[in-house]
Amino acid sequence: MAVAEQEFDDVVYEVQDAAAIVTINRPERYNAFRAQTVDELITAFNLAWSDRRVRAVVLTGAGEKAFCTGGDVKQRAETGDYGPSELNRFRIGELHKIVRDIPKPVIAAVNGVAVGGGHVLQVLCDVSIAAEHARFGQAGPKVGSFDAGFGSAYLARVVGEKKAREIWFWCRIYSAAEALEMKLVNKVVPGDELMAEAKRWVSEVAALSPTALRFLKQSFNADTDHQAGFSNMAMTALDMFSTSPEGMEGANAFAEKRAADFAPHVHWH
Ligand SMILES: CC(C)(COP(=O)(O)OP(=O)(O)OC[C@H]1O[C@@H](n2cnc3c(N)ncnc32)[C@H](O)[C@@H]1OP(=O)(O)O)[C@@H](O)C(=O)NCCC(=O)NCCSC(=O)c1cc(O)c2ccccc2c1O
Repeated sequence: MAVAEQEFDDVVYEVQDAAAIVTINRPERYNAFRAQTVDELITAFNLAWSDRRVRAVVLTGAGEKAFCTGGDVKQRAETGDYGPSELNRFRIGELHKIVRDIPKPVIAAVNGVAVGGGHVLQVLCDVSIAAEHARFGQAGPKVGSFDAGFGSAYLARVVGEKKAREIWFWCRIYSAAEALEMKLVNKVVPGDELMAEAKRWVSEVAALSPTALRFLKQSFNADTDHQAGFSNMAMTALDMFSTSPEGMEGANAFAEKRAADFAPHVHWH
């Protein structure tokens, strides 16, 4: 069954041969996502799931600067949330789930900076191919946010506990070469070869048994599916934390291009 291709505002969805190419298209915000972007990404992944032509999905960002920089912090500073959405919900947890559950390989083609929730997306893809100039890291604690679901627990499965804690606690930015060394990505290629390389991976996988691949993906996932429970709790916590004075200080500081002052919020019990 061929599924109709669809027009979106924040996402470009195309089917080329066996590949569904899903491009986050907000280059002026370094491909940061707002609630509408997340809705559209979920619809795009559903289209790719149902389309028998599609044997693998390539997730990438528009332009050469950014893959995705996570939540749109300027939107958050303005309205305290990630803006309007189809169902009046910010469905990032559902996006994480469909990237994992779609029974076809998902390839991140990391064409630039992958930071914050954008980095979590590349981590959740089955494999990642990076441009030489791509950069990687988590940013939540800088801007009053965190992903205590797949973003932390699954990252630790990929790079190990020590490295995952370093990545989250220090919010450093890593080069593509460092990402390859810590097994955060599968391959690094020159920027102008990235999409051709990703498409090559799709055409190779398209020759294999789709049912075998489906079972294998579900088998890999089964080992970490319990992390979806943490993810649900983390998203509830984030709903509350991101609008707190501490959370908003992070978002406002980013929008105002100043260092955040979290000192008034040191209070543990
Ligand atoms: C990514 C950077 C390290 C790049 O730095 P660089 O110096 O190369 O570029 P600039 O900083 O000059 O950025 C260029 C241009 O893009 C704008 N921009 C960049 N990122 C964002 C963003 N995330 N939102 C909005 N706009 C962005 C930037 O302002 C510049 O615009 P100008 O008009 O000034 O030219 C660096 O940009 C950076 O650190 N970006 C912020 C990264 C970040 O904090 N991301 C959000 C983390 S929180 C998050 O992702 C998140 C995820 C979830 O799943 C959630 C779930 C539930 C609730 C909350 C969640 C959540 O907060």
